[in-house]
Amino acid sequence: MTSRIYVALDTTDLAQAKSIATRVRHHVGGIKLGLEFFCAHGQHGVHEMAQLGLPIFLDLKLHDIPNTVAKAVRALAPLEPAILTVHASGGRAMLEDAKAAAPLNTKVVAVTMLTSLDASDLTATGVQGTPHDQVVRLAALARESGVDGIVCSGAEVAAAKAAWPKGFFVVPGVRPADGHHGDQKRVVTPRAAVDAGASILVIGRPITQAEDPDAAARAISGTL
Ligand SMILES: O=C(O)c1cc(=O)[nH]c(=O)n1[C@@H]1O[C@H](COP(=O)(O)O)[C@@H](O)[C@H]1O
Repeated sequence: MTSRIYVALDTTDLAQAKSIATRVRHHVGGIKLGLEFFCAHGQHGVHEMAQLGLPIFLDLKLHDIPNTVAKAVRALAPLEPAILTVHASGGRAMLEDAKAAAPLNTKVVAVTMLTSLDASDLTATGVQGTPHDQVVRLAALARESGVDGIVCSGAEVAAAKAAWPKGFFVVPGVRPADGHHGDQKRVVTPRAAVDAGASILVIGRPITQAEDPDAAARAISGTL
């Protein structure tokens, strides 16, 4: 079975991104390129990485008025990413228009509440309720708007999936039991995320910052 792990290559160094992807390729199902990589290397960099033959998850977390997001998605269409992110809080029209503008084979997934935030951060942004409430609310909005799934933490994925059995659930903020959390606040282990219903896991630093990224990816795969 294809690995559920997408390795997050958060670097501005193209050679390093290629080197890590090449080393871990047999233990991951795809590679995730995000803002750091894309701001440095743009579409050219994505093309270069696509040559490795792994599915590409383009994580740009688009969030703007519907017209702007739809046009940005259309501008990205030649890259034909397997997965593309937008922010759920952009609202229903933005989500509908992003999905309509995306290539047929691209899964558009809506980021609900960043895994770097906790309950007090949510309150500070003026949102009522718990992280769980917020994720379930935004998951319903995403489902109604016709996108393919959501991004949430492993703590909410079971509830979100219960309400949307056919949804595609991306879980970042994943750490091995003894892993360093860094800036992530809503964290679960890879195994717990899969058991709770994650379709794929996004894992960056536990693999990319390891002394031996290949061994780290293999060890995490072994727990799934
Ligand atoms: O959309 C994402 O991928 C994402 C959403 C989220 O809520 N939290 C989150 O950490 N991410 C991304 O997942 C990756 C996590 O990286 P590590 O914390 O190094 O494993 C980063 O590339 C983040 O941009």
